[in-house]
Amino acid sequence: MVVHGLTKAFGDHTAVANLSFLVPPGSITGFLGPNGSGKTTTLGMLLGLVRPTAGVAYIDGVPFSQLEHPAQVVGAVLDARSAHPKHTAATHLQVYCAAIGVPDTRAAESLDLVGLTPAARRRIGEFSLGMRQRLALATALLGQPRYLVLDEPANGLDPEGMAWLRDFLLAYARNGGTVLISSHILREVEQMADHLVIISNGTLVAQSSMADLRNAYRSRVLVASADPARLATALAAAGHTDVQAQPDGRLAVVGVEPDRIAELAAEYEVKLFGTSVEHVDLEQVFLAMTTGRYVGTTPAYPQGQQPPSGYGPYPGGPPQQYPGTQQYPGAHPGQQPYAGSQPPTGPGGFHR
Ligand SMILES: Nc1ncnc2c1ncn2[C@@H]1O[C@H](COP(=O)(O)OP(=O)(O)OP(=O)(O)O)[C@@H](O)[C@H]1O
Repeated sequence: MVVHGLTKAFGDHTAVANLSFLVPPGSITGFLGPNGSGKTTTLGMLLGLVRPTAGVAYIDGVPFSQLEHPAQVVGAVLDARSAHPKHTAATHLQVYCAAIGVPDTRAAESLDLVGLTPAARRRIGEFSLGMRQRLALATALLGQPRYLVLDEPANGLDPEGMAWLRDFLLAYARNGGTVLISSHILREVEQMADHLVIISNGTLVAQSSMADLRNAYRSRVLVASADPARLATALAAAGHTDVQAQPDGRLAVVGVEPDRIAELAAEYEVKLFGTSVEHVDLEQVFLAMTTGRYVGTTPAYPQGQQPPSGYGPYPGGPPQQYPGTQQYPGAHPGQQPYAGSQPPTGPGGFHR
């Protein structure tokens, strides 16, 4: 699936502006943005339900309207509440089987796939929102599509339902399927997505593989020592060059366990005052990206892409520039957003 220059204006309000992104085949791509950022409108344009003001969207190389058997190419879950409340789950699916030209037997098979067989004869009006989400997914699966487009499918799912959906989509992608799943909560897709497209105010903020994002925002260890320069040398000699001097004199070290740092410090006779591990909360990163309040450099951008102005990875505000801040060779070009710092460890624990 490819979206290029997609734009949608409703009167004088531009809901989606010149949006371009790619959903890698075989991936589960999380389509993230705050409420009202234009996700549903974009998915509507991708699925031929909303006419773009400008731009194009392709599924399997062609616009949706040119797919010969659309239900056998792409299944969509857009509004789980749209099913008729008086219909039973089985009847609902049989109606759709007829509409898309697949055998009736697909209804029972799809119900089984989503674990709804016991509710086949129950009226949809009695279903919980979670059951409706499963039914909507069963409907999307009738044509055995290679692509799934899901708009906030986690709404109404309890944690067990979420875990089930995650496992289902992972298996679907493992079998060669491609998934585009929208959410306004990164945590909902974090454990299944291998690719992310993040929008805010209808424009692209970032697209990246999950691995690159995680790599760009790894946990780090802050080390207070008597001789930071010597400790940096010790680390570099051991091949650890992702080291940055902090304004307060500590070293920020990425990719090395505190115990190993302590070993190297001992070897080089550098006295340690304490270490603390800072973990990155990716949800914070996402919020920082989409609120646009933070300014800074971004390691999350794939090469060749420029971050939009106002974007930056500093949830705590723009990075402070201290005179004399020293950058060690091989260190990261910028700091990263760290949340949930653990208390310093070791004798004489170091405080900012
Ligand atoms: N048919 C419409 N007419 C006018 N404005 C619309 C229409 N559909 C969407 N919008 C507006 O476009 C913007 C984007 O809405 P959209 O539903 O695409 O966002 P979203 O990211 O899916 O949000 P949510 O998570 O709340 O569903 C919003 O400001 C919305 O009010």
